[in-house]
Order: sequence, then structure tokens, then C-alpha cells
Amino acid sequence: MKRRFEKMHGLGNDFVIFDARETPLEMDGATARALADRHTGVGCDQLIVIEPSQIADLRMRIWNADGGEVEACGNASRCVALLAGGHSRIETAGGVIQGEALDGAAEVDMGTPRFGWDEIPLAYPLDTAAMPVGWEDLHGPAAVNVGNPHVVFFVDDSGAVDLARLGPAIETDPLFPDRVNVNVASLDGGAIRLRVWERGAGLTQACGTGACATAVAAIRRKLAASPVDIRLPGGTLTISWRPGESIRMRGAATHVFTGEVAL
Ligand SMILES: N[C@H](CCC[C@H](N)C(=O)O)C(=O)O
Repeated sequence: MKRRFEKMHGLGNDFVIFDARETPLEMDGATARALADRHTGVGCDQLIVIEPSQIADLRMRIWNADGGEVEACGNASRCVALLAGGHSRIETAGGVIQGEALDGAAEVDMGTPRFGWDEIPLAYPLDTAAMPVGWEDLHGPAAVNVGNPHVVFFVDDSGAVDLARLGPAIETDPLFPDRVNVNVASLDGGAIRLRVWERGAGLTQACGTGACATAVAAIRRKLAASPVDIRLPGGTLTISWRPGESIRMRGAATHVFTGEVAL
């Protein structure tokens, strides 16, 4: 059976999005992995299925390119908010988020960050503001859960880090029982330069939840003030957050084409 999908991206972090609100769509990890494959499938970093929700305007389910279903995806949240139009409440496994469609962009309230070692989660108690752990030249990171798990390293030059090698080693370290998204950040005037090795997807052009986690970690360490621009390889996201508040993320969301695929 052929199913229509929307190909979209948020600053180059790209998605195949199925709208299953009218016609149910059974998705599983193997199918998601096959569709995400850039050689034999459609190709994307994450696969998204929009479903009806009992508690919000719609439900967004997220599969990484490796086929793992996960709790949050910031860039896809902006794309879904753009598709939904106006203001929308979006149910995700990481919590209900609120989107506002703008012109070629969206702003999403991503909820409040969590810092408890068991909320990241970590395998054992550590100070998540500055963990006493290291991998070669990367050490002393923060850990933040913004619906999904992130570890954030602040370095002098994020561009000089061999993230393709260190990312997977950290992603799969036993310290992170659910694995983790790996962020390396550098101060850039009042902004922050960020590169991300994504859990289940690898190096991406941008990571919305990574930008949120990094902004929160930087503000907590007084390395930046809200609102802070996060400069990713694919473009810039503006993150606003103060302790005790929810995180607001604003940035581009782009529709590329509508396609069909046999499922
Ligand atoms: N790789 C992430 C999901 C996608 C996050 C990223 N694409 C974003 O925009 O937030 C995880 O496994 O938690």
C-alpha cells in the first residue's frame, strides 16, 4: 500500500513524516530503519508518525535512523508544529509540548529540563551539573534530560573534537543505561557553537534537543544568558530558559517535498 509522507528538515536535521491521524499506520523499528536508509530507503535522520491523541491536539512518535523509538526531537517538533499550523499541543513520549507555527519557522515550548541523576538517566548517582568523568580530552560534562538524555561538554574549540570517534564511545558507555546524545559546545561571543553526535543517528546538521540541553547547561554554569543563540552546522536556534521555567526553542522548519512510498 502506498503512503504519502512529507519530507522536512530543521536546519538540515531531516525527517520523513507520516500523518496517520485519518488512516492508522503500524510502524516498527525495522521499517523505520529501512525507510531512514539513505541508499535503499527514503533517507532521514528520524522517522516521524503523527497520530491522534487523547490528551493533546496530536501525538508525535519518533524513531531514530537506527530504528530505536525515542522520547523527543526538537527539530521535528518545529516541523510538526508548522504542519499543524497555528498553536498546537503535541503529545510525545517525553511529555506534552506546545508549538506555534511561524513563517517558515516555529517556536516550541519543550517543557522543563530535568537534572536528577536517575532522570537523565545515569547508572549511578553523580553531580549532573559537572560530572567527574572523562573520555580522552572531553571531561567534566553536564547531563540534562529535555525529554531525551543529553551529555554536554564545554571545550575551547568544538570544531577540533573528533566527535565521529568519541561520540559513539560516549553514546554507548554503560554510565548511560538508555544511551545518550553527545554535545560538544564552545563559547562564541554571547552565542554558543555546537556539534552533536545523536543517539541512534550519529552526526547531524542540527539537534534541537541538543541545543536546548546545551543552552540550559550553559545558563546554569553562567557561561551564557537567556535568550542564547546556538550555532549548529545547519544554522542557528534561539533558546530561552530560566531556572524553574520551561525551555522555548525558536528556529526554521522547512518543507522540502511530498512523496509516496510503498509500505
Ligand atoms: N537522537 C535523539 C532524537 C532526535 C533528537 C534531535 N534530532 C532533535 O532535533 O532533538 C535521541 O535519540 O534522543
